[in-house]
Amino acid sequence: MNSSVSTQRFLARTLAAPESPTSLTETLADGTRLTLLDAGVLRISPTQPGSHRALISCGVHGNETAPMEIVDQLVSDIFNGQLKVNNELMFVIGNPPAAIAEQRFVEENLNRLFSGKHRHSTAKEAARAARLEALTEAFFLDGDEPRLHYDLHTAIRGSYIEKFAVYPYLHSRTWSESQFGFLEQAGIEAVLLSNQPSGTYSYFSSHEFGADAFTIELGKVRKFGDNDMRRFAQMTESLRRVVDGTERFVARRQAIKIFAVVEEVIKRSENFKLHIPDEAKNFTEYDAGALLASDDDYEYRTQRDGERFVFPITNVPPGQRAMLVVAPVTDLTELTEA
Ligand SMILES: O=C(O)CCC(=O)N[C@@H](CCC(=O)O)C(=O)O
Ligand SMILES: [Zn+2]
Repeated sequence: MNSSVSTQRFLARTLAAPESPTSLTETLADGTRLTLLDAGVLRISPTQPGSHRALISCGVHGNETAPMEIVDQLVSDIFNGQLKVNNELMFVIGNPPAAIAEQRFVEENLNRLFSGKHRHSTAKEAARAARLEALTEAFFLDGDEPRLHYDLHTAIRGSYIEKFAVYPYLHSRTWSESQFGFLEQAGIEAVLLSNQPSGTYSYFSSHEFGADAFTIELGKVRKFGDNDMRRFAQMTESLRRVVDGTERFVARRQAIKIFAVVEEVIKRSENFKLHIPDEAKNFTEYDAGALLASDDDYEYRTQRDGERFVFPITNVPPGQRAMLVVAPVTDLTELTEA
């Protein structure tokens, strides 16, 4: 493929050459430099450093198309001069071969292979996870601006809360009120506070580089061309402000709901069962005592009224996440003092 980056849309170019490690550089009229570092990895550098260094990723799951269409439009607007770049950026389309196959993944869930977990896998996605880790490290270590990572996803099931974010486990760090504010004005209705490390891309950026990093769920999985992009206008506008440096990151107005992850349900064996209806939506609420999941020597019953499930999935290998259970948090100090 010898066309320059600007002569083909980022997404089309990536899907046309999903595994070709390419390195192309192009400079826009205002001096902004664009470098294609690998299939689906585009670094964009303004002539002057900005207020933040932002990684915006999508397509970590190949069937989650709306986030890829959002990123494709952002990159296209940058190329054609409709969106000025004032922050150091890297755009990532995570799993191009899976996007071409219109599957969540080809051999293994890419979003469980970060933070070195790829070393224990021989799947195609393992090499991609290692490559994305290396490119992400180079990106974040190449400057000292505050680091951001928004990893854009869509969810398999319908949801009583359509747009929500997963806040990776922070260990000893505290949650950012200004990031709650950013997510709130971007149309995100809830944040799930993770309670343990994970192999996700957002946890990797958060834990390894101290980035304000989130997995952001924007709606439901749909095929390319079936997304109503008006539903993503608020998030798209917020990302445009991250790109052009006009985002102000102010504290939330308390509209965004906060949930704590109280249980990460792990599939232990092929006898694992979810005791929820196939069509039940994310954030379905239960009273205490409800049986949600069972396995050989395990069962999860809700511990208190108001618990809800998120991301239920049975067709995962033993040892992987099969569901999150969350509980509403009214006062964050409840958690910090716990
Ligand atoms: O809808 C589902 O079941 C999964 C949607 C999805 O891909 N969610 C992410 C969440 C990652 C995180 O917990 O930060 C995933 O499962 O990888
Ligand atoms: Zn996903």
